[in-house]
Amino acid sequence: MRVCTIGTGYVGLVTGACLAHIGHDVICVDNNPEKVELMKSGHSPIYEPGLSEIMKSAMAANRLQFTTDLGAGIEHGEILFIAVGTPPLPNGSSDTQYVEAVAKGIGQHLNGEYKVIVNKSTVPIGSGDWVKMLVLDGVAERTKQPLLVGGGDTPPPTQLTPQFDVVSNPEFLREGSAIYDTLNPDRIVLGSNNQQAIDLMLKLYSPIIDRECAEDTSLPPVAVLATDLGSAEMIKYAANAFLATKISFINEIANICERVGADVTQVSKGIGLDSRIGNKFLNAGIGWGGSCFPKDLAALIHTGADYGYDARLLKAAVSVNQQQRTLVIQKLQNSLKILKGKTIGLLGLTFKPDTDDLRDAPALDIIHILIELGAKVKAYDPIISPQSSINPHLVNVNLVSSPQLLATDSDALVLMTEWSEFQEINYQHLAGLMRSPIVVDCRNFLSPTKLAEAGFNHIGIGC
Ligand SMILES: NC(=O)C1=CN([C@@H]2O[C@H](COP(=O)(O)OP(=O)(O)OC[C@H]3O[C@@H](n4cnc5c(N)ncnc54)[C@H](O)[C@@H]3O)[C@@H](O)[C@H]2O)C=CC1
Ligand SMILES: O=C(O)[C@H]1O[C@H](OP(=O)(O)OP(=O)(O)OC[C@H]2O[C@@H](n3ccc(=O)[nH]c3=O)[C@H](O)[C@@H]2O)[C@H](O)[C@@H](O)[C@@H]1O
Repeated sequence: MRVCTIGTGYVGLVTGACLAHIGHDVICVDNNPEKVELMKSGHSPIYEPGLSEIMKSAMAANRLQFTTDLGAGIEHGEILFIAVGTPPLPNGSSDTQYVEAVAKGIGQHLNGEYKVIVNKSTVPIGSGDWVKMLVLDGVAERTKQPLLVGGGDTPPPTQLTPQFDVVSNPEFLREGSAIYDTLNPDRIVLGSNNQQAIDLMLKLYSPIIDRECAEDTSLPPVAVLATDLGSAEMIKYAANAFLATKISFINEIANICERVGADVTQVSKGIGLDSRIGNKFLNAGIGWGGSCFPKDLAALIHTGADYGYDARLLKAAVSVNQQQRTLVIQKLQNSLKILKGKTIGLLGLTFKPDTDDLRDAPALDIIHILIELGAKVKAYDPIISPQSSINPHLVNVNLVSSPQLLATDSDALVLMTEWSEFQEINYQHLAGLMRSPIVVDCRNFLSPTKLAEAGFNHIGIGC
């Protein structure tokens, strides 16, 4: 099928590349010309394991192209994905200006062919109908003519009538495993009031639904939920809110564990064995970050307030998370007392491993607080190179190129991100380089026994 994805970030580029990988003919559109030039040369602008490889093979097969020309993308696609960002506004609501620009742009370029417009971006409930309205506004701006509204249920169109339907198809991929998640999803959610649009989406995803591209092809087909637009939009927010609340829950338990002398890693294991609870998203630590959980919870709380509802549980999940981020400062103060003049080395900066994404990474908050308290901050991250100090959050950070350089003359290390290579470090050597061999392990990632043997004072979370 002919597909156009608009926005080539973590979602749009991965979606476009994966759809090309399973045999579709894809054009990816982005309004950032540097990004587009980079992708045209076969390079991914983001670090996502496996992405460059599938981009290159799909490009070699002539199934994946990149352009800044929205009109060309819309002309090409029978299915048009909107995958632009929806960052938070200061009041917590979602900034939908990029979706708005794209929806109007689509309207300005629609031809007579029936198109399915897919909201892949995470958008406030009600956005499906809003996008439809904006597309029609775009058409009206172009034609300056009164419109007949097209669509699967409507009477046969005249040649100039825009023919389209809007589908909400929320994205559940995780950064760091985005390719795997896209090709092997737990479920596909399709929100629309039009069967023709749903059928086209089912055809688009059929190789994924039928597990043709899964490593284990004997698995049952992927679950598909076809539902109304608003419920599909709410499923996205509810899923992220549930996962974030689950993490805040275990962090709250961790904080009680510390006080009573229990070990939260054992408690997680013990409760996770109950199949009603499950063992995932029960790792206590520094709390959740990244480009989605914080903004999506804020947006859902804001939506509740818009409709006169005080989302107390969600607010509590956010509040536990905010407090969790500062725990590490208390732990450092307990060990080092005054932080002014001390050098703290951060192992990892990104909000999780296997990504280069720094958006709302807990490390950025910690850097800010440490610098306010007069400490010097050094950092080593496998994917963030020392040249990245142009990132405004990192201007006062001494980015180094190895864990050894990080440890040298540091008063304490703080493990912020659980990059697997951090388990391979020779900690005995590191201990010898430090002023005081202390490590605050914000992910309970390192073996306390191994670290103690290496001469470290290992401080975990909730144990
Ligand atoms: N990052 C993630 O893991 C996930 C993100 N989402 C949602 O997907 C959406 C996109 O997120 P990301 O991919 O992380 O965003 P991103 O910020 O990485 O990428 C957005 C892209 O859209 C482009 N863009 C902006 N305006 C444009 C326009 N008018 N025309 C063409 N391109 C335009 C930007 O240049 C950028 O390349 C958001 O709503 C997010 O909440 C959903 C699931 C996972
Ligand atoms: O909407 C989105 O953008 C995506 O948000 C999350 O994916 P992502 O943010 O990439 O990463 P996660 O693996 O969910 O981790 C989020 C945060 O929670 C933290 N986390 C995760 C799991 C855990 O047990 N403990 C914990 O602290 C991570 O360190 C990270 O900071 C969801 O898992 C995806 O399903 C969703 O599509």
